[in-house]
Amino acid sequence: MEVLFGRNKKEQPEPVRAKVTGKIPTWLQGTLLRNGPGMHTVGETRYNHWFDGLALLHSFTIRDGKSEVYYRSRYLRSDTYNANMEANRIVVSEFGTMAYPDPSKNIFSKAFTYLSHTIPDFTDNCLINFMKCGEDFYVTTETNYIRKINPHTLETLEKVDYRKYVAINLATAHPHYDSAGNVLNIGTSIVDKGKTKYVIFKIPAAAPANRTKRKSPLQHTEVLCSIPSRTLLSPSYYHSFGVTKNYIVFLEQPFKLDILKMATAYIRGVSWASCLAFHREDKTYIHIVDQRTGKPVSTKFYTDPMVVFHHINAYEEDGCLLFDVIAYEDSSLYDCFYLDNLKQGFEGNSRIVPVPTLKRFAVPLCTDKNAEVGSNLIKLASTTARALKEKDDQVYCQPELLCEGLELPQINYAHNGKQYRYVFAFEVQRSPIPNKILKYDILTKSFLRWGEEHCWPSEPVFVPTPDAKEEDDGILLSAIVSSDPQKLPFLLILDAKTFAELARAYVDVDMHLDLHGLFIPDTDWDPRKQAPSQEVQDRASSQT
Ligand SMILES: CC1=C(/C=C/C(C)=C/C=C/C(C)=C/C=O)C(C)(C)CCC1
Ligand SMILES: [Fe+2]
Repeated sequence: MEVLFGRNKKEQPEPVRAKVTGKIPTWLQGTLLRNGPGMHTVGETRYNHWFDGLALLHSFTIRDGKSEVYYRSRYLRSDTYNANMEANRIVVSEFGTMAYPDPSKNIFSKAFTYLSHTIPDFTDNCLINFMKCGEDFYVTTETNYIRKINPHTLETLEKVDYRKYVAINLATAHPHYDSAGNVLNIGTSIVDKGKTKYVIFKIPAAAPANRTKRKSPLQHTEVLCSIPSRTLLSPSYYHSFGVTKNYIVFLEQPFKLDILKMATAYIRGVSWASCLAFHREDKTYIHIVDQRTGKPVSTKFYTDPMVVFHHINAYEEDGCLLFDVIAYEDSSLYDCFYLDNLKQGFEGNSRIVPVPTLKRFAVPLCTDKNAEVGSNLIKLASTTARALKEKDDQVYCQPELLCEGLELPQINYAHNGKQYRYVFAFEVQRSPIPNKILKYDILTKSFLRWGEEHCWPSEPVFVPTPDAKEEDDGILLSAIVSSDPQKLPFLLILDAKTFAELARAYVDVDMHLDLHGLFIPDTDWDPRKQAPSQEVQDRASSQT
């Protein structure tokens, strides 16, 4: 456990060349970026939860079709990281750890510090994912902050506060992209002008050119739709959402943030995580937003209480919208990731890990006002999911259960929002950390698996072949960490169609287990097109 989770990892900012075995396809050229927690203690202090760890970015660069692979890793120099390092202890609160800037000397200054933190400034420890925004790359977490990075060197660039561009306090770490490369995301605006709402926003792929200053696309962020939260002081927590060509799917689930608890968390000495609660007596509301009009579909769709972290995909078929998610019966997944619980799991006293279930939901896009109460509005042959008409324009959605035991789903993103067949993911067995990569074929309900003893794979990322004809024409990339000290970590390259192993790139480094990643093909990244940092832009504009 210590090797995999607890121990702080050493960064490797200078590229190291990997030892490649097997044959890397010559077309595969680019960089796999991955993000996740790498440091869990600072000085004498330690974080409580695995999601609290300081962001450690790492990358595998596959070069020139010559089977050359270079690895590097670098801690994100977030304001959080810098403040912690300067104090030599944890001074910024994270998901599962409340921290205090100053272990105050006297009661009055302590009270003052508490009061000034009633509305907290959240962390910029962006440890979850990456976002491509025009020519720029950012790392993401779930607060109002993102950090620009140099995807080539992994250096930290400016801190961006979403609130400068759109009124949100939280945003997902899982943005979507449309075919033009515009970013779509959703955030929560908490008690702003007396209202709490979910805000769907769009960042254009490119900002209109300006002669004096190259503006960031973020400055052109537009709000597509705002959905009022059902309650002012307890908005839902969500980790991702779904999109189709014309619609957005947002689940207002009964896993909620208690804003009053959050406002007093600092004074009570409890973490943000303790302000989240699952309400098993509530429903899950399904919001469908028409991207063309920016308006939610008026029918009130709902389903049983559940907790979803990852949406897999969504698509339209014959007047219906179908969406696939990984659902849990409650919110206990996040509890498994307390470092003490992870430790116990590895020592064999594992609490039962909740079972993730792949569920397919179907909602009718136009509901027949004359349909009888109790009738099923889904007439598709492709699914057993049902949408049952109830009184008062309400529709109860009953999902089709596709399979169980997978998490961190990935698809061929060219099929995002469209009909699709394959899910690439982790296999989740009894331990919180799964040990196989799998491919699930939704059509035949069959699996392909890759696993090896002591090998802990990361989320598999799909890269299509340049001339791909079929959905699974491509390769999968996964960073593999070994719990056997004799075995080096490596980048695994699998044929996504057959799961045949194509190559490994071993690196003699201290690699961490991570969360999410992004592959940047060389054709997508031109260092000369990188936007200058805000500082350089500001200098340039002050000279004009
Ligand atoms: C700091 C902070 C938060 C952080 C949440 C995080 C960091 C969640 C990570 C989730 C992951 C990694 C899920 C994987 O499936 C909240 C709760 C939004 C509330 C406000 C402050
Ligand atoms: Fe995620």
